Amino acid sequence: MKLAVIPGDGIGTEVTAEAVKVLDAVLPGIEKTEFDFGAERYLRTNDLLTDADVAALREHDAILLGAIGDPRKVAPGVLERGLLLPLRFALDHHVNLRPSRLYPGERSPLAEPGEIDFVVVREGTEGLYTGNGGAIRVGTPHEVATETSMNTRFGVERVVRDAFERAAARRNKLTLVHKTNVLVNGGGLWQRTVTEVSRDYPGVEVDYCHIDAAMIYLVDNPSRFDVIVTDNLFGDIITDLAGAVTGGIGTAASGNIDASGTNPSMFEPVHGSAPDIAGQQLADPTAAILSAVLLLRHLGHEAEAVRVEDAVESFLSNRGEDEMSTPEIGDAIVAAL
Ligand SMILES: NC(=O)C1=CN([C@@H]2O[C@H](COP(=O)(O)OP(=O)(O)OC[C@H]3O[C@@H](n4cnc5c(N)ncnc54)[C@H](O)[C@@H]3O)[C@@H](O)[C@H]2O)C=CC1
Ligand SMILES: CC(C)CC(=O)C(=O)O
Ligand SMILES: [Mg+2]
Repeated sequence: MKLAVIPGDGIGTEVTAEAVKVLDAVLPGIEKTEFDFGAERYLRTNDLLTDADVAALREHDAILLGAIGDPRKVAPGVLERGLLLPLRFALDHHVNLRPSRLYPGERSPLAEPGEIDFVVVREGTEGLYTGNGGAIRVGTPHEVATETSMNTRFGVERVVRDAFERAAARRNKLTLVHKTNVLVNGGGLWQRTVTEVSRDYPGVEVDYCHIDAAMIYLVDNPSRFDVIVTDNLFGDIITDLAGAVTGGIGTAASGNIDASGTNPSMFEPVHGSAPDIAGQQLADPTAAILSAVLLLRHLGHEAEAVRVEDAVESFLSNRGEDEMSTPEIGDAIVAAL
């Protein structure tokens, strides 16, 4: 396997080291190339994401990423809009896959969490994140700022089909989350697409929630969800809350997938670079390690994926109350393999 590794910024470097440690333990011989994308390189060279970077990444089977963005060093938005999102767009990562599961032994802040096991299929290349919009008269009392959500039939349909496939392979329930009562243009396209594609999946029950109500259900009754399909912004927000109710953001994994298989897919924790705890080895690397599980599974290494997932589960069930450092958690998971 040829693996591109982008540790990135803040705790991205700390948690990625642990995910690599686990990958090396379970699948010896992985050929790794490290890419130094992020704040430091940007400050040194002014490079965000170059054509040569994208070409080099395309030479790999998959990408493991930590986190991009560091507001302590670079203004908010520069690296996110100039590097992280262009990476996802250039490699056509249209399926942003974010599973949420409350593993046995994990602590949820919910009093009665019940069984939580759902997958968010977030559209990854469109919506409000494409950079459509602008600002005029900036800094004056007459400033006007716009961001426009871009939704194409092509983009919506391919991710909706992917979500139906996943629902058909799971518990046969798909929930569209949107805000069709207000966002009538994009929402209308999403709703019609789900209704039309559902005809090809008669065994899948289709549900709909407005985004605001979905936040209630995620806390009150998360078991109602199996597969959630939604746009780029809503999916971003839902999955931080989903992480928080399933043992913490430090355990939430994700995959940015080009389902056509043309480009390498990229696996990363749901969380960001956490500047508040960076540099102290306090971050939980479980999300990065579970992202490596998604990577292994995506590349067909199912046995290795199961081994790591079992090791994580065993670690979570047996961990005590003591605080553990980032490498201590990585080592404990390697030991549990
Ligand atoms: N995919 C990516 O590369 C992402 C990048 N970001 C960027 O990261 C930077 C920081 O963003 P924030 O809004 O602070 O979100 P964040 O996810 O980095 O942190 C939010 C909170 O969660 C905690 N946290 C995050 N990961 C943790 C872990 N593994 N273990 C324990 N605690 C953890 C942090 O300490 C913080 O209190 C920003 O520049 C943002 O744009 C944010 C989200 C995703
Ligand atoms: C910084 C954002 C563009 C990324 C993010 O928060 C996410 O993908 O979850
Ligand atoms: Mg996010």
